[in-house]
Amino acid sequence: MDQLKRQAAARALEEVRDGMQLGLGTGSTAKHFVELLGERVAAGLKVIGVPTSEATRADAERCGVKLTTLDEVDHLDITVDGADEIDPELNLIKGGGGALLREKIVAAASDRMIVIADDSKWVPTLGKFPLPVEVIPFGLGATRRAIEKAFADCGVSGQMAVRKAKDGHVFVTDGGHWIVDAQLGRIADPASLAKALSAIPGVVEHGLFIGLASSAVLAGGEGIRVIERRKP
Ligand SMILES: O=C(CO)[C@H](O)[C@H](O)COP(=O)(O)O
Repeated sequence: MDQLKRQAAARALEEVRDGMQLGLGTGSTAKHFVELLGERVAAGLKVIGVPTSEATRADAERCGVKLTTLDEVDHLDITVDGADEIDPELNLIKGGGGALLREKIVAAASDRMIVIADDSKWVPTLGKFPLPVEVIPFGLGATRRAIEKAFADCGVSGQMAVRKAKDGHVFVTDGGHWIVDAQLGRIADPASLAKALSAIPGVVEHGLFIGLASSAVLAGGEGIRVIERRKP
């Protein structure tokens, strides 16, 4: 599996040109991309990156990739990031690693978002992977009730749980927020659900990435598939 992730990362790296400003994703697949990018930088490639998490910042620094912020550059050429699920419209569930907020800000500031994954992430319909919803701890009871109503309005339901870290304490995101993971099973209309969740005051962001990915690079036993998003 790890080999497939690295292959997908290597294929995405072929899109990177000298002088580009890059968004650097988070997770085990994105980490391969950062490492391979670091090798190209050591060989003379000139790029600058915006990391989507403190973990990726540390990886990029270790690999010698120069970093900047979205305050210092006015756009990014390409963001390369992983995903937890990818559907045929290239809608995504992201946030398994807890970095969905910065990932979405960075992807939205990019001309192109290339999603890299092993092909187990390819699904006919989103929802089997628990949907992460990043929330403000204050007023969580009210926010949870509003999320449940949004689910019901969009025809989905399922158990919700506040994410815990490995040490048993509540997982806190890089932005200081919490994550509620929702086991929905099947999300028939992810665009409507995304809109409904975005309208809830205590929700900072959610893991549905609608219309952001330009292409997906999927590595599987039979090779690499590159899928471009259909124009609306
Ligand atoms: O969204 C993410 C982090 O917030 C990751 O991209 C997603 O969880 C996939 O991770 P991995 O490449 O380790 O499977």
